[in-house]
Amino acid sequence: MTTHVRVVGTGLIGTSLGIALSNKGFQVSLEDPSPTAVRLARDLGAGRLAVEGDAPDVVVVAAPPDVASRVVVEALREWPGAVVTDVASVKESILREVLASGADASRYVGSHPMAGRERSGAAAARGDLFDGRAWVVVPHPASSATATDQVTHLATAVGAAVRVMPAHEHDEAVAAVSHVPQIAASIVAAGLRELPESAVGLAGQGLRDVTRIAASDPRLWTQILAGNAQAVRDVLREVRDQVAAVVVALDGLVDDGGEGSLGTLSRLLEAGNLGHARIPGKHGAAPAAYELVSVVVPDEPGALARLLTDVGAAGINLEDLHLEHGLGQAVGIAEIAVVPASVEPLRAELERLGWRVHD
Ligand SMILES: NC(=O)C1=CN([C@@H]2O[C@H](COP(=O)(O)OP(=O)(O)OC[C@H]3O[C@@H](n4cnc5c(N)ncnc54)[C@H](O)[C@@H]3O)[C@@H](O)[C@H]2O)C=CC1
Ligand SMILES: O=C(O)C(=O)Cc1ccc(O)cc1
Repeated sequence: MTTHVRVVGTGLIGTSLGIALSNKGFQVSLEDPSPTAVRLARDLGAGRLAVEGDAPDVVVVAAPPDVASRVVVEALREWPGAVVTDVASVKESILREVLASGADASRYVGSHPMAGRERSGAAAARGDLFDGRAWVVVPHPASSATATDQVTHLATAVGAAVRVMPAHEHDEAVAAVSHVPQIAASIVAAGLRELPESAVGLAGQGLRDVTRIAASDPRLWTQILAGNAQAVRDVLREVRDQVAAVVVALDGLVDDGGEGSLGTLSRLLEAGNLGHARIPGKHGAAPAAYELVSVVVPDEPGALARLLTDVGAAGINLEDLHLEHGLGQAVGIAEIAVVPASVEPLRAELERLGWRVHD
């Protein structure tokens, strides 16, 4: 029998999920207080509009965090036979409110796809958003095994890798891997506001990498941070202590030659290398150890295509590609990621063909 999934809240996540589930043959019905949002989701292939008398097997609440528990409770009461989950970025406060409501919480299991974008709304939805990403499933002592299984089934169907953990453990983990990174990106980006154009114009890929998520929706993120205040505060205190230690080291260099300062800086940067190396690849794979070959690409039609053809003709597998291109510059730098064994053969072949290659 086809599983009927009701998506309540058809923004970025709800619409992406609707598209992904529809592609997998689920029956998806859509609901949102915004008539425009729900029609756009329908038009993007996320499912059909909800109708009176629908009896979903599973309800996914993809509404903003501050209304999620209320919408979950309403769904538990409206559909006494349905499993209900939500996808909000915080879990413990929502679970607490659902339990306190007196609704049948045995059919509620929280969840959180660790996939998203820095844009909101149905228009930004992608059917492949969850592919290869972690999806946390958050049962609680009173939830049924059936509810956990149903939610796991949905997440797996859209290509995600399920991790089961209790709400408090989830909230502590995402404080470190998602919520504090958002604050860090916002702080760095906020510092750019008053910079002269001549300085902002020098921005390279590093700044773009560090600040991409600073473009995220402030209303959503205010709710996320408020919903996980304690865990975020604890991680941020650690960050504050680290920043303070760096400032002391730099004070030392500025004021008195700074004995020990270089050691402090170097230890921080090495610790960063170690932490960075732990970030898993897609599908939870071990971090890929690729090396970069940087090639100067003239700003002329077809130059990048020619480079990619030359890489392919050299028989070398291109694992990733970044193009660095400052405004008004006559050349860009293509950073080609390859396995370490391919670095030297690629460099030699590209140089033979006349490309300028850098470390
Ligand atoms: N944006 C992201 O990258 C991620 C977001 N999440 C979580 O997913 C949930 C949705 O986030 P987005 O899709 O990014 O937000 P969004 O702003 O794109 O969409 C939210 C949708 O919920 C609707 N909505 C508002 N009040 C509602 C209510 N009372 N009942 C039903 N729907 C209501 C809005 O009209 C809107 O269409 C949030 O709880 C967020 O924490 C989870 C993972 C990633
Ligand atoms: O844009 C990105 O890279 C994200 O990591 C988005 C994101 C935002 C909120 C979440 O709860 C989970 C993921």
